[in-house]
Amino acid sequence: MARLNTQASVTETPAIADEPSHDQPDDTISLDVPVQLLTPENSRSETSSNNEVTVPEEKPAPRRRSTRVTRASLQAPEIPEVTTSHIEDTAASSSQAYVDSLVESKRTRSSLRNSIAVMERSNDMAPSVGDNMVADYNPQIPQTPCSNSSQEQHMDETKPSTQQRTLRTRVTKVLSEVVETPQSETPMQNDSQSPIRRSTRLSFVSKPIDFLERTSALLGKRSRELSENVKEPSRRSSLRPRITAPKEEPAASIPEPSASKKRRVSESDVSKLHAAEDKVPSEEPAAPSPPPRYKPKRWLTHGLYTGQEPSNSPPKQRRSKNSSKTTTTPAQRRLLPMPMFGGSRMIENGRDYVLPFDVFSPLPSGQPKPDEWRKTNKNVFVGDAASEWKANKKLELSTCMCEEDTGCDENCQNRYMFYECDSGNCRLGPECGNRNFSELKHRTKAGGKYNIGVEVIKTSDRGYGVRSNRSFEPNQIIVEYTGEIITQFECERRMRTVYKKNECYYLMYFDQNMIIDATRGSIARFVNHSCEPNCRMEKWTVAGKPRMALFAGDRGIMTGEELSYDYNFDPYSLKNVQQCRCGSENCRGILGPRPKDKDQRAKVEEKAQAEKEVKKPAGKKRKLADAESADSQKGKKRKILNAKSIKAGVKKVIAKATARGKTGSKKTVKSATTTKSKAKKTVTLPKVKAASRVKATVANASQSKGKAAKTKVTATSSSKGSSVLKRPSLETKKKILARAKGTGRASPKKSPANTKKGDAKSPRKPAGEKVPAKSPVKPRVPPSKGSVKKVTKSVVRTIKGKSS
Ligand SMILES: C[S@@+](CC[C@H](N)C(=O)[O-])C[C@H]1O[C@@H](n2cnc3c(N)ncnc32)[C@H](O)[C@@H]1O
Repeated sequence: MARLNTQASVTETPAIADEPSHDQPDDTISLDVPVQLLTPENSRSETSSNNEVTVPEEKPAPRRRSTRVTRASLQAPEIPEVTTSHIEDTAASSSQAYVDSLVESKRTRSSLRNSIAVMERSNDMAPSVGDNMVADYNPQIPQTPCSNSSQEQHMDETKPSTQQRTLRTRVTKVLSEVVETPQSETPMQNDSQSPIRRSTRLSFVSKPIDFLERTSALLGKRSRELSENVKEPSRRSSLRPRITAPKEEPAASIPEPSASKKRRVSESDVSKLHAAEDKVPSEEPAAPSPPPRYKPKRWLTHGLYTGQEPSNSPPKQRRSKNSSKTTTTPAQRRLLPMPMFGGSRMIENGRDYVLPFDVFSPLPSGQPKPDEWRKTNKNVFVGDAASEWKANKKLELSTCMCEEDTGCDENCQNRYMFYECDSGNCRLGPECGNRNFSELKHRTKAGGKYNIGVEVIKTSDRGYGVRSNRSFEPNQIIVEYTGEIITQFECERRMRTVYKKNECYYLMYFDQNMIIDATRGSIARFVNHSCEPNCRMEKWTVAGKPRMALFAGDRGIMTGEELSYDYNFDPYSLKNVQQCRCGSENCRGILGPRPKDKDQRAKVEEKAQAEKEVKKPAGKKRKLADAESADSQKGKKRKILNAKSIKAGVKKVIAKATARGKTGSKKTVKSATTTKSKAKKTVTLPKVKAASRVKATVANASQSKGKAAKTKVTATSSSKGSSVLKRPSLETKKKILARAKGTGRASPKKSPANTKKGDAKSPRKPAGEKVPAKSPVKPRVPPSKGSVKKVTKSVVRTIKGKSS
């Protein structure tokens, strides 16, 4: 509904009186809002009225023009000079008459006829300003757009009558608005019972009121004085609010409104309307017109470069909580760097800029999925494993001593021991940088390709593999290796029965002589071997329980890279030697370590060559070759060590290891010949080996500096494709050991049998668990439980004895 903002007009009136009207066309335009929005219907009448406004007699009322009046039209040359005094005089005289008549009509509560009579009278009295409209008013002429347009055609001939009609149209329009507005807000508006009856008489009644208001607006101060004297409703700044005041309006007195049609208005209605107007205090200050409700313009605070602060560091996630780093370096961005920053990083660090995985996908989606893969993302104890686990569970405790300013960096004792920090063993909280599994948990929970970060792919010659869907920082945790935790006995049983025809095994040493069988397990089981891997497998103790996970190597992982780690595979038997197809420059040729013995190496190479020829006949695909190879091996079942032979071998080895450990010479013990199988088996006995290592370490720590240094050098030089995690410096190690000795803490109690062969950087790295038994051969069979227990115990005792 359009508003009649009389107040605005009044305010502007002096300007009009002082200056020619064409000087302020814009003001006039902007303040005059008496009409409805332009519709196809009313636009025509609007046009006609606009044209008519240019008539000289209309000059004093430029504010009635709609916003569509142009400056040019206002400056039309035919407009005669009309002095402001003339305007005022004429307007005053006519409005005076109107005021009088209206007052009279109000006093007497005159009827509709009175109103009409007043109009006629005023018309006679004030012929010059918009007054002809009343004199010439002919209610017989329908005010339709058509009639208006037809009037336009004869405008030149019938100027006075046209003016009148125009003004009359306006008055009618305004009056209809005036009358309809309050109705729409009265309680009666929803009264569907009362039929809508409209009458054109309403406009006749309201005309004087409206005209008076207009006159008041035109005359400004003078009009106000007049109206004050007579207490006219012409002071109203707006028609709407007063008329809509529902308090005086009996619900039944006002008929239902109609948007399109006029309604019948009774005399009483009109008089009530006037009464309502009168009740409004006449001295009420005109409310300032409300500011236009534009939406405040908002300027973007974020732009293309937001969050792209140049930085040389790769984007980090939770691991960046390392306080020593966070305090010194600026906050890391979370988004990929802009190409220019990526460029600088590439120049400085030699690392390529990589697009997000969903932009650049090196392999098309829809990779063939492995058929028989039952997935589980948690370790599940099967059979006797759980009870055995509990029975043998060692109390493994470690508390880090890290300070907030350093955070749990590479010198963190927990990290060194492969213990994950948590609220129980670390006081740093989120500043701690040693919570890999916790980070992984969050990522897994968040879900999505990026957070999970890995997917299965089909390789050309190694079966399935795993590739990254995102980049990983160096040493960042990638995926956990989970599966069924089974006992040694169960493992053998499965090998003999369920997996006897399998080519791939997903078995890996875990902890306490247990084995993870990832046949039902996580995606990590598909990670292939490489002699130059980009990842490594590590066992950590998390909340007192061992867990294994794949970590990014030193170089980090780029999007789309195939993940691999060194199986450090023990073929167990020559016939189980598998040819390696990792394709790296330093490929050893077989899965597993290169045999040191020359003869054995020659045999292995021969075997690998033979396998190559059998498995890759010209023109034949690997699958077929594999099948053939499998056929050729039918009947030649792998020999699985029985308990007796294992025991015998283990006894031998333990005896050797104990002897060597005492002398402090060799730390690794290998090779056990089984009685039943004539083939020479290479049995790695990690626990025995680890025992020697721990012993040696303790011995070294307690000895002179030079010796310790020597140990370190030896260890470093013997590391091969090993852990990338920076391990504590020699001094830190000594400190830790000294602390352990001094306080008798349980922290270094982690099973010494877990130390990994060749992983000199991390002397406590569990060797047995790190070497996957996943292969088409039997898993490495550790010594029988009793023997291992004995060994472990003796080792622990040795440590304690030394330290005390
Ligand atoms: C744990 S599975 C890895 C997933 C396996 N590719 C699959 O399709 O399920 C280990 C087996 O993958 C194959 N493999 C892994 N790495 C290999 C490599 N570098 N060269 C040849 N074969 C490999 C071997 O058959 C091995 O026994």
